[in-house]
Amino acid sequence: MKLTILGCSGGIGSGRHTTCLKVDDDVLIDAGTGITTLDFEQLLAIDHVFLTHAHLDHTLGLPLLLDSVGDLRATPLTVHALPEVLAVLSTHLFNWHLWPDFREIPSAESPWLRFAPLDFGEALTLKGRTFRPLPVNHVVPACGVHLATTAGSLVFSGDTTHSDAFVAALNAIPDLCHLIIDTSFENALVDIAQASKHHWPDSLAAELQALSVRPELWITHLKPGNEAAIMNELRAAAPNWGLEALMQGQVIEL
Ligand SMILES: Nc1ncnc2c1ncn2[C@@H]1O[C@@H]2COP(=O)(O)O[C@H]2[C@H]1O
Repeated sequence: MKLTILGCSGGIGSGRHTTCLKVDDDVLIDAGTGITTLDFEQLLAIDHVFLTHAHLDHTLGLPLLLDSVGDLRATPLTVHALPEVLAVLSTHLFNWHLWPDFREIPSAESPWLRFAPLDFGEALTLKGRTFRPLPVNHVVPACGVHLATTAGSLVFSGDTTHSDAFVAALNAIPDLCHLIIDTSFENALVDIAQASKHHWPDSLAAELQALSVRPELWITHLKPGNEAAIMNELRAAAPNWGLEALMQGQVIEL
């Protein structure tokens, strides 16, 4: 399994892209502005999109992707997400007002887009890669993703702040090789981190103390301009972890 980081920033500007991770050639986890780094052939190869939550910085590429390649696809693009997330997309995005409902285009019988609810406790296996939603703690319904392969596991937290349930889920994955986890704000911005339910360095450091597994640790969703300060505070708060900032363009192989 090859995970390519198309975007992993908490914002945009000076080449930064928001969250979009590509699994091999055919699956995306989230569809933020990182999707715009793909060429047309690569866009056409995407058959599945797994969404962690409905926030725009994780979904705005989806309607554009469908409009760009929908007519060339032989099968519908399938969006996998929590039922609550799909309900938000139905009501607020693919509603004929903000964007056409591609679940009915060109016809409801043969559409370009299909929604596939995936709830907690369920798993989806696509060509030997298993995707499982994990509980997290964000301002809107959201999940992390456990990506399991025969070579080991990777977890992507999506957007989250402290969650006992997430820690328990991580500790139950003995073959966890990589953990990609949110730390969006520096410690001085604890108020906005709490209001928007993201980690800040001190909260992540506390969370790490409860981990009984020892994955490689990658920090994602750093807010633009604050990346170095957040990483410096994290390294000071969690000196026993060799944590690194996840980088756009990076490839993680399992
Ligand atoms: N009170 C708030 N609640 C949620 N998000 C907020 C708030 N104030 C500012 N924000 C910003 O809005 C952003 C929405 O997307 P993010 O969760 O990536 O990060 C959030 C914050 O940067």
